Amino acid sequence: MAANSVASKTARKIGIAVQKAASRNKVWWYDPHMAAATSAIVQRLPLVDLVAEIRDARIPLSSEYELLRNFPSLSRRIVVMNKIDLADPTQLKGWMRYFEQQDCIPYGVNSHNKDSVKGLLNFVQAQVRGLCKGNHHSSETITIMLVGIPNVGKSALANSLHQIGRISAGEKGKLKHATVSPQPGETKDISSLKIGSHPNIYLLDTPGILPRIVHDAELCSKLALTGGAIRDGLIEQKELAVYFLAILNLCDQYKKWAKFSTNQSRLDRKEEASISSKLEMRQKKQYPMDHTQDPIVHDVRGAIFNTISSFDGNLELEEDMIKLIKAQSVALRAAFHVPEDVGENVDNKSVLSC
Ligand SMILES: Nc1nc2c(ncn2[C@@H]2O[C@H](COP(=O)(O)OP(=O)(O)OP(=O)(O)O)[C@@H](O)[C@H]2O)c(=O)[nH]1
Repeated sequence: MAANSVASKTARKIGIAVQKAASRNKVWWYDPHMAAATSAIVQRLPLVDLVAEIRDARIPLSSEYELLRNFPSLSRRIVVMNKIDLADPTQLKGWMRYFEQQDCIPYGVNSHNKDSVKGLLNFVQAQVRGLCKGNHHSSETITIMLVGIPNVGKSALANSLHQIGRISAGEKGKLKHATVSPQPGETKDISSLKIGSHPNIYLLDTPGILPRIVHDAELCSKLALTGGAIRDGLIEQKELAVYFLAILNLCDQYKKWAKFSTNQSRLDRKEEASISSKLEMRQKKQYPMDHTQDPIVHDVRGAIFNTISSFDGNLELEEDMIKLIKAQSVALRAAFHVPEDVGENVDNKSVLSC
Protein backbone atom coordinates (compact mmCIF):
# COMPACT_ATOMS: atom_id res chain seq x y z
CA MET A 1 0.00 0.00 0.00
CA ALA A 2 1.30 3.49 -0.84
CA ALA A 3 0.72 4.91 2.64
CA ASN A 4 2.64 2.13 4.29
CA SER A 5 5.38 2.58 1.76
CA VAL A 6 6.39 5.94 3.29
CA ALA A 7 6.85 4.21 6.64
CA SER A 8 8.57 1.13 5.28
CA LYS A 9 10.76 3.00 2.77
CA THR A 10 11.91 5.35 5.52
CA ALA A 11 12.41 2.43 7.89
CA ARG A 12 14.63 0.67 5.38
CA LYS A 13 16.55 3.86 4.66
CA ILE A 14 17.14 4.52 8.35
CA GLY A 15 18.12 0.94 9.08
CA ILE A 16 20.61 0.82 6.21
CA ALA A 17 22.02 4.24 7.19
CA VAL A 18 22.49 3.06 10.78
CA GLN A 19 24.22 -0.11 9.62
CA LYS A 20 26.48 1.80 7.21
CA ALA A 21 27.41 4.47 9.76
CA ALA A 22 28.11 1.82 12.35
CA SER A 23 30.29 -0.30 10.09
CA ARG A 24 32.10 2.76 8.59
CA ASN A 25 32.99 4.10 12.01
CA LYS A 26 33.48 0.61 13.43
CA VAL A 27 31.41 1.67 16.40
CA TRP A 28 28.35 -0.50 16.12
CA TRP A 29 26.67 -0.64 19.50
CA TYR A 30 28.64 -3.48 20.90
CA ASP A 31 30.60 -1.57 23.53
CA PRO A 32 33.64 -3.29 25.08
CA HIS A 33 31.77 -3.66 28.38
CA MET A 34 29.17 -5.80 26.59
CA ALA A 35 31.76 -8.46 25.75
CA ALA A 36 32.79 -8.76 29.41
CA ALA A 37 29.18 -8.66 30.56
CA THR A 38 28.18 -11.34 28.06
CA SER A 39 30.56 -13.90 29.50
CA ALA A 40 29.60 -13.01 33.08
CA ILE A 41 25.90 -13.43 32.21
CA VAL A 42 26.44 -16.66 30.30
CA GLN A 43 28.30 -18.13 33.28
CA ARG A 44 25.59 -17.19 35.76
CA LEU A 45 22.49 -17.94 33.67
CA PRO A 46 22.38 -21.69 34.40
CA LEU A 47 22.85 -21.00 38.12
CA VAL A 48 19.96 -18.61 38.76
CA ASP A 49 16.50 -19.78 39.80
CA LEU A 50 14.51 -17.63 37.40
CA VAL A 51 15.30 -15.49 34.38
CA ALA A 52 13.19 -12.42 33.66
CA GLU A 53 13.71 -11.24 30.12
CA ILE A 54 12.76 -7.57 29.89
CA ARG A 55 11.43 -6.42 26.53
CA ASP A 56 10.08 -3.11 25.28
CA ALA A 57 6.27 -3.44 25.16
CA ARG A 58 6.17 -1.37 21.96
CA ILE A 59 8.47 -3.75 20.09
CA PRO A 60 8.35 -7.08 21.96
CA LEU A 61 9.79 -9.06 19.06
CA SER A 62 12.50 -6.60 17.99
CA SER A 63 13.67 -6.24 21.59
CA GLU A 64 14.32 -9.96 21.97
CA TYR A 65 17.46 -10.78 23.97
CA GLU A 66 19.45 -12.92 21.55
CA LEU A 67 21.71 -14.48 24.18
CA LEU A 68 18.80 -16.51 25.55
CA ARG A 69 18.45 -18.35 22.24
CA ASN A 70 21.59 -20.26 23.23
CA PHE A 71 19.76 -21.55 26.30
CA PRO A 72 16.70 -23.31 24.86
CA SER A 73 16.48 -25.58 27.88
CA LEU A 74 16.08 -22.68 30.28
CA SER A 75 12.50 -23.34 31.38
CA ARG A 76 12.38 -21.01 34.35
CA ARG A 77 11.86 -17.91 32.32
CA ILE A 78 9.36 -15.06 32.22
CA VAL A 79 8.99 -12.34 29.60
CA VAL A 80 8.32 -8.92 31.12
CA MET A 81 7.08 -6.31 28.66
CA ASN A 82 8.12 -2.99 30.19
CA LYS A 83 7.02 0.55 29.24
CA ILE A 84 3.38 -0.46 28.75
CA ASP A 85 2.51 3.20 29.30
CA LEU A 86 4.02 3.86 25.85
CA ALA A 87 2.44 0.87 24.11
CA ASP A 88 -0.93 0.40 22.42
CA PRO A 89 -3.16 -1.51 24.93
CA THR A 90 -4.95 -3.49 22.20
CA GLN A 91 -1.71 -4.60 20.62
CA LEU A 92 -0.38 -5.46 24.05
CA LYS A 93 -3.24 -7.92 24.63
CA GLY A 94 -2.32 -9.57 21.32
CA TRP A 95 1.32 -9.83 22.41
CA MET A 96 0.29 -11.42 25.74
CA ARG A 97 -1.65 -14.08 23.82
CA TYR A 98 1.27 -14.54 21.43
CA PHE A 99 3.78 -15.21 24.23
CA GLU A 100 1.38 -17.58 26.00
CA GLN A 101 1.11 -19.57 22.78
CA GLN A 102 4.93 -19.69 22.68
CA ASP A 103 4.87 -21.32 26.14
CA CYS A 104 6.35 -18.22 27.75
CA ILE A 105 4.96 -16.58 30.86
CA PRO A 106 4.36 -12.93 29.87
CA TYR A 107 3.71 -9.91 32.10
CA GLY A 108 3.22 -6.23 31.17
CA VAL A 109 4.48 -3.46 33.44
CA ASN A 110 5.24 0.25 33.70
CA SER A 111 8.24 0.53 35.99
CA HIS A 112 7.40 4.16 36.77
CA ASN A 113 4.03 3.21 38.23
CA LYS A 114 3.83 1.95 41.80
CA ASP A 115 0.67 -0.17 41.39
CA SER A 116 1.95 -1.72 38.21
CA VAL A 117 5.26 -2.67 39.90
CA LYS A 118 3.34 -4.05 42.93
CA GLY A 119 1.42 -6.26 40.50
CA LEU A 120 4.67 -7.53 39.02
CA LEU A 121 6.12 -8.17 42.47
CA ASN A 122 3.07 -10.30 43.39
CA PHE A 123 3.41 -12.14 40.11
CA VAL A 124 7.12 -12.82 40.73
CA GLN A 125 6.40 -13.99 44.28
CA ALA A 126 3.76 -16.40 42.94
CA GLN A 127 6.36 -17.78 40.49
CA VAL A 128 8.83 -18.19 43.36
CA ARG A 129 6.20 -20.01 45.47
CA GLY A 130 5.62 -22.29 42.47
CA LEU A 131 9.34 -23.04 42.29
CA CYS A 132 9.55 -23.84 46.01
CA LYS A 133 6.38 -25.99 45.93
CA GLY A 134 7.54 -27.98 42.94
CA ASN A 135 10.65 -28.91 44.91
CA HIS A 136 12.75 -27.21 42.28
CA HIS A 137 14.36 -25.35 45.07
CA SER A 138 15.24 -26.05 48.65
CA SER A 139 17.41 -23.12 49.70
CA GLU A 140 16.32 -20.01 51.55
CA THR A 141 17.54 -17.74 48.79
CA ILE A 142 16.14 -17.31 45.31
CA THR A 143 17.98 -15.40 42.60
CA ILE A 144 16.29 -13.86 39.59
CA MET A 145 18.35 -12.49 36.73
CA LEU A 146 17.00 -9.51 34.78
CA VAL A 147 18.28 -9.59 31.22
CA GLY A 148 17.52 -7.58 28.10
CA ILE A 149 18.86 -5.32 25.37
CA PRO A 150 20.03 -1.81 26.43
CA ASN A 151 17.53 0.75 27.66
CA VAL A 152 14.48 -1.49 28.05
CA GLY A 153 14.27 -0.40 31.69
CA LYS A 154 15.98 -3.23 33.59
CA SER A 155 17.54 -0.92 36.18
CA ALA A 156 14.38 1.19 36.57
CA LEU A 157 12.43 -2.00 37.21
CA ALA A 158 15.07 -3.39 39.59
CA ASN A 159 14.99 -0.16 41.63
CA SER A 160 11.19 -0.08 41.83
CA LEU A 161 10.91 -3.76 42.78
CA HIS A 162 13.67 -3.33 45.38
CA GLN A 163 11.96 -0.31 46.89
CA ILE A 164 8.47 -1.81 47.00
CA GLY A 165 9.69 -5.28 47.99
CA ARG A 166 11.68 -3.93 50.92
CA ILE A 167 8.80 -1.76 52.13
CA SER A 168 6.25 -4.59 51.95
CA ALA A 169 8.63 -6.92 53.79
CA GLY A 170 8.94 -4.24 56.51
CA GLU A 171 12.70 -4.14 56.03
CA LYS A 172 14.66 -1.08 57.07
CA GLY A 173 18.08 0.12 56.01
CA LYS A 174 19.56 1.95 53.09
CA LEU A 175 18.11 1.23 49.67
CA LYS A 176 20.46 0.32 46.85
CA HIS A 177 20.18 2.17 43.60
CA ALA A 178 20.91 0.86 40.11
CA THR A 179 21.81 3.57 37.57
CA VAL A 180 18.88 4.56 35.36
CA SER A 181 19.58 6.65 32.29
CA PRO A 182 18.00 7.59 28.96
CA GLN A 183 21.36 6.73 27.36
CA PRO A 184 21.99 3.04 26.60
CA GLY A 185 24.85 1.12 28.15
CA GLU A 186 24.91 2.87 31.54
CA THR A 187 24.78 -0.40 33.50
CA LYS A 188 28.29 -1.84 33.26
CA ASP A 189 28.27 -4.46 36.03
CA ILE A 190 25.93 -7.02 37.47
CA SER A 191 24.44 -5.80 40.73
CA SER A 192 22.16 -7.50 43.19
CA LEU A 193 19.10 -5.98 44.88
CA LYS A 194 16.88 -7.67 47.43
CA ILE A 195 13.16 -7.65 46.67
CA GLY A 196 11.68 -10.09 49.19
CA SER A 197 12.11 -12.12 52.38
CA HIS A 198 11.05 -15.66 53.40
CA PRO A 199 12.49 -16.79 51.11
CA ASN A 200 15.01 -14.06 50.38
CA ILE A 201 14.64 -13.02 46.78
CA TYR A 202 17.50 -11.24 45.02
CA LEU A 203 17.37 -9.60 41.62
CA LEU A 204 20.51 -9.49 39.50
CA ASP A 205 20.42 -6.38 37.33
CA THR A 206 22.63 -6.93 34.27
CA PRO A 207 24.11 -4.67 31.57
CA GLY A 208 22.02 -4.50 28.37
CA ILE A 209 23.41 -6.61 25.54
CA LEU A 210 22.79 -6.31 21.81
CA PRO A 211 24.09 -8.69 19.15
CA ARG A 212 27.47 -7.61 17.78
CA ILE A 213 25.93 -6.90 14.35
CA VAL A 214 22.25 -6.45 13.52
CA HIS A 215 21.70 -7.64 9.93
CA ASP A 216 18.03 -6.73 9.67
CA ALA A 217 17.75 -3.06 8.60
CA GLU A 218 14.14 -2.73 9.72
CA LEU A 219 15.01 -4.08 13.15
CA CYS A 220 17.74 -1.41 13.39
CA SER A 221 15.25 1.33 12.62
CA LYS A 222 12.74 0.01 15.17
CA LEU A 223 15.43 -0.03 17.85
CA ALA A 224 16.48 3.47 16.82
CA LEU A 225 12.88 4.72 16.81
CA THR A 226 11.96 3.48 20.26
CA GLY A 227 14.94 5.49 21.38
CA GLY A 228 17.63 3.97 23.41
CA ALA A 229 19.11 0.66 22.47
CA ILE A 230 21.12 2.28 19.68
CA ARG A 231 23.19 5.30 20.55
CA ASP A 232 22.34 8.77 19.20
CA GLY A 233 24.65 10.01 16.50
CA LEU A 234 24.33 6.94 14.30
CA ILE A 235 20.94 8.05 13.12
CA GLU A 236 19.70 10.89 10.94
CA GLN A 237 17.22 12.49 13.34
CA LYS A 238 15.03 13.99 10.62
CA GLU A 239 14.51 10.63 8.92
CA LEU A 240 13.63 9.14 12.25
CA ALA A 241 10.96 11.78 12.86
CA VAL A 242 9.48 11.19 9.37
CA TYR A 243 9.37 7.44 10.04
CA PHE A 244 7.66 8.01 13.38
CA LEU A 245 5.06 10.41 11.93
CA ALA A 246 4.34 8.07 9.00
CA ILE A 247 3.55 5.28 11.46
CA LEU A 248 1.55 7.53 13.78
CA ASN A 249 -0.50 8.97 10.91
CA LEU A 250 -1.63 5.48 9.97
CA CYS A 251 -3.06 4.50 13.33
CA ASP A 252 -5.87 5.73 15.56
CA GLN A 253 -3.68 6.70 18.50
CA TYR A 254 -4.10 10.44 17.77
CA LYS A 255 -7.87 10.24 18.43
CA LYS A 256 -7.14 9.87 22.13
CA TRP A 257 -5.45 13.26 22.07
CA ALA A 258 -8.55 15.32 21.18
CA LYS A 259 -8.49 16.76 24.71
CA PHE A 260 -5.15 18.40 23.92
CA SER A 261 -6.46 20.07 20.77
CA THR A 262 -6.65 23.87 20.65
CA ASN A 263 -10.44 23.50 20.71
CA GLN A 264 -10.52 22.35 24.29
CA SER A 265 -10.94 25.25 26.70
CA ARG A 266 -7.73 26.46 28.33
CA LEU A 267 -9.59 26.34 31.67
CA ASP A 268 -10.20 22.59 31.41
CA ARG A 269 -6.55 22.03 30.63
CA LYS A 270 -5.39 24.23 33.50
CA GLU A 271 -7.63 22.33 35.91
CA GLU A 272 -6.33 19.01 34.58
CA ALA A 273 -2.75 20.21 34.94
CA SER A 274 -3.29 21.27 38.54
CA ILE A 275 -4.85 17.90 39.52
CA SER A 276 -2.03 16.00 37.87
CA SER A 277 0.65 18.20 39.36
CA LYS A 278 -0.70 17.43 42.88
CA LEU A 279 -0.60 13.74 42.04
CA GLU A 280 2.86 14.19 40.62
CA MET A 281 4.09 15.93 43.80
CA ARG A 282 2.96 12.91 45.82
CA GLN A 283 4.71 10.43 43.54
CA LYS A 284 7.76 12.51 42.66
CA LYS A 285 9.75 11.59 45.76
CA GLN A 286 9.79 7.94 44.85
CA TYR A 287 9.18 7.70 41.10
CA PRO A 288 10.43 9.57 38.03
CA MET A 289 8.03 12.12 36.58
CA ASP A 290 5.34 10.72 34.32
CA HIS A 291 6.16 12.33 30.97
CA THR A 292 2.50 12.34 29.94
CA GLN A 293 1.85 15.19 32.38
CA ASP A 294 4.41 17.49 30.79
CA PRO A 295 2.71 20.59 29.19
CA ILE A 296 4.96 20.29 26.12
CA VAL A 297 3.81 16.71 25.64
CA HIS A 298 0.21 18.00 25.79
CA ASP A 299 0.99 20.65 23.15
CA VAL A 300 2.73 18.13 20.89
CA ARG A 301 -0.17 15.70 21.18
CA GLY A 302 -2.61 18.55 20.49
CA ALA A 303 -0.60 19.57 17.39
CA ILE A 304 -0.63 15.99 16.09
CA PHE A 305 -4.36 15.65 16.74
CA ASN A 306 -5.12 18.96 14.97
CA THR A 307 -3.00 18.22 11.92
CA ILE A 308 -4.33 14.69 11.35
CA SER A 309 -7.98 15.45 12.07
CA SER A 310 -8.04 18.53 9.83
CA PHE A 311 -6.17 16.86 6.97
CA ASP A 312 -8.44 16.13 4.03
CA GLY A 313 -5.96 14.32 1.78
CA ASN A 314 -5.82 10.60 1.09
CA LEU A 315 -3.21 8.97 3.31
CA GLU A 316 -3.15 6.00 0.96
CA LEU A 317 -1.20 8.26 -1.41
CA GLU A 318 2.47 8.79 -0.74
CA GLU A 319 2.44 12.45 -1.81
CA ASP A 320 -0.45 13.22 0.56
CA MET A 321 1.31 11.50 3.43
CA ILE A 322 4.40 13.63 2.78
CA LYS A 323 2.22 16.76 2.62
CA LEU A 324 0.77 15.95 6.04
CA ILE A 325 4.21 15.27 7.51
CA LYS A 326 5.40 18.67 6.24
CA ALA A 327 2.40 20.38 7.86
CA GLN A 328 3.15 18.50 11.07
CA SER A 329 6.79 19.66 11.05
CA VAL A 330 5.56 23.26 11.08
CA ALA A 331 2.98 22.62 13.83
CA LEU A 332 5.51 20.71 15.93
CA ARG A 333 8.06 23.51 15.75
CA ALA A 334 5.42 25.75 17.33
CA ALA A 335 4.53 23.11 19.95
CA PHE A 336 8.21 22.79 20.88
CA HIS A 337 8.57 26.60 20.93
CA VAL A 338 11.38 26.48 18.37
CA PRO A 339 12.38 30.10 17.54
CA GLU A 340 11.67 31.07 13.94
CA ASP A 341 15.30 31.87 13.15
CA VAL A 342 16.42 28.33 13.98
CA GLY A 343 16.94 26.36 10.75
CA GLU A 344 15.66 22.97 9.69
CA ASN A 345 18.15 20.92 11.64
CA VAL A 346 16.43 21.02 14.97
CA ASP A 347 16.69 17.93 17.12
CA ASN A 348 13.52 16.19 16.03
CA LYS A 349 14.05 13.35 18.42
CA SER A 350 12.16 15.10 21.20
CA VAL A 351 8.92 14.42 19.32
CA LEU A 352 9.55 10.69 19.69
CA SER A 353 9.44 10.90 23.45
CA CYS A 354 5.96 12.44 23.37
N1 LIG B 1 7.90 5.59 29.92
C1 LIG B 1 8.63 4.68 30.56
N2 LIG B 1 9.97 4.84 30.65
C2 LIG B 1 10.68 3.90 31.29
C3 LIG B 1 10.07 2.78 31.89
N3 LIG B 1 11.05 2.02 32.45
C4 LIG B 1 12.22 2.67 32.22
N4 LIG B 1 11.99 3.80 31.52
C5 LIG B 1 13.01 4.77 31.05
O1 LIG B 1 13.83 4.09 30.09
C6 LIG B 1 15.17 4.58 30.17
C7 LIG B 1 16.14 3.41 30.34
O2 LIG B 1 15.94 2.82 31.62
P1 LIG B 1 17.10 1.97 32.34
O3 LIG B 1 16.50 1.36 33.56
O4 LIG B 1 18.34 2.77 32.49
O5 LIG B 1 17.32 0.85 31.21
P2 LIG B 1 18.34 -0.40 31.25
O6 LIG B 1 17.66 -1.51 30.54
O7 LIG B 1 18.81 -0.68 32.63
O8 LIG B 1 19.53 0.19 30.34
P3 LIG B 1 21.07 -0.31 30.15
O9 LIG B 1 21.87 0.21 31.29
O10 LIG B 1 21.45 0.31 28.83
O11 LIG B 1 21.05 -1.81 30.05
C8 LIG B 1 15.20 5.57 31.34
O12 LIG B 1 15.08 6.87 30.81
C9 LIG B 1 13.97 5.19 32.16
O13 LIG B 1 13.44 6.27 32.92
C10 LIG B 1 8.64 2.62 31.79
O14 LIG B 1 8.01 1.67 32.26
N5 LIG B 1 7.97 3.62 31.12
